Amino acid sequence: MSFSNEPVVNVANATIFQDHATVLSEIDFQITKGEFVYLVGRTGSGKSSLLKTLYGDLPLRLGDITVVGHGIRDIKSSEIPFLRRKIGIIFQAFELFYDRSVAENLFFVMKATGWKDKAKMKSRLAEVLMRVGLGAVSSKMPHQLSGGEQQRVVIARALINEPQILFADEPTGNLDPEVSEGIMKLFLEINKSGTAVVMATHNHHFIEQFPARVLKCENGKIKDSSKEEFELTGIY
Ligand SMILES: Nc1ncnc2c1ncn2[C@@H]1O[C@H](COP(=O)(O)OP(=O)(O)OP(=O)(O)O)[C@@H](O)[C@H]1O
Repeated sequence: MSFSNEPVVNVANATIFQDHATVLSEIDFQITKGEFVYLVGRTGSGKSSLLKTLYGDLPLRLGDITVVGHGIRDIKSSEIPFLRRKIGIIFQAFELFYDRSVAENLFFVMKATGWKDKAKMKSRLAEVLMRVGLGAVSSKMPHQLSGGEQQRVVIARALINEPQILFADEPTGNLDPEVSEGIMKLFLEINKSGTAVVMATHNHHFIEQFPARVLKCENGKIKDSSKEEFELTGIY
């Protein structure tokens, strides 16, 4: 049972590992419903490793993490699809199927997450594409779309099951500045409607232009702008 005031993410004294190496240790933070959080830090500081742990791609061996009501420590592989249905994941590399149309890419995820009714699938497809500002692209192949449009398709795909939180790992890393800003604004819009967002980014302009809470990976720990002040310069 989940209650509306429960945090969407709760991290308690967790250590993040890659193989046997400790990447981040003694980390504690919570993310509440509808929050927007930037995740920053130098290359190799642990942003992706933390995100992977949160969405169940990297095992949590020390400490406790709960994401949308699922305990991540020792999570069974059979439980991971249920976790993934309540979250959205967006990477820098778009990771679409390039031999399938936009519609087929989205239907693939719907089928994998239990959608069966064709009419409902079609109307959800139209809804999520509209949500990300894409019109008549459903029959197009991904390569017929610009990089920004492809990333919008990926965001639409992540929105299919109305996730409580989006984890985005440098979602604008492959895009030029103008297109990146459009994608950033789309994340803010989605966030305004109540979906929490955690976005790993090297783009400090976003943080200046659209200030929000910042978690900074540094020297194996996490600093939290909601608890302490720290310099944002020199981290990119
Ligand atoms: N698959 C892996 N196996 C072993 N070590 C890894 C693996 N992926 C990352 N690492 C190591 O874990 C540490 C943290 O890397 P991570 O990718 O989480 O950093 P990051 O902050 O996301 O970096 P970037 O900004 O470049 O994406 C680094 O020392 C990296 O070399």
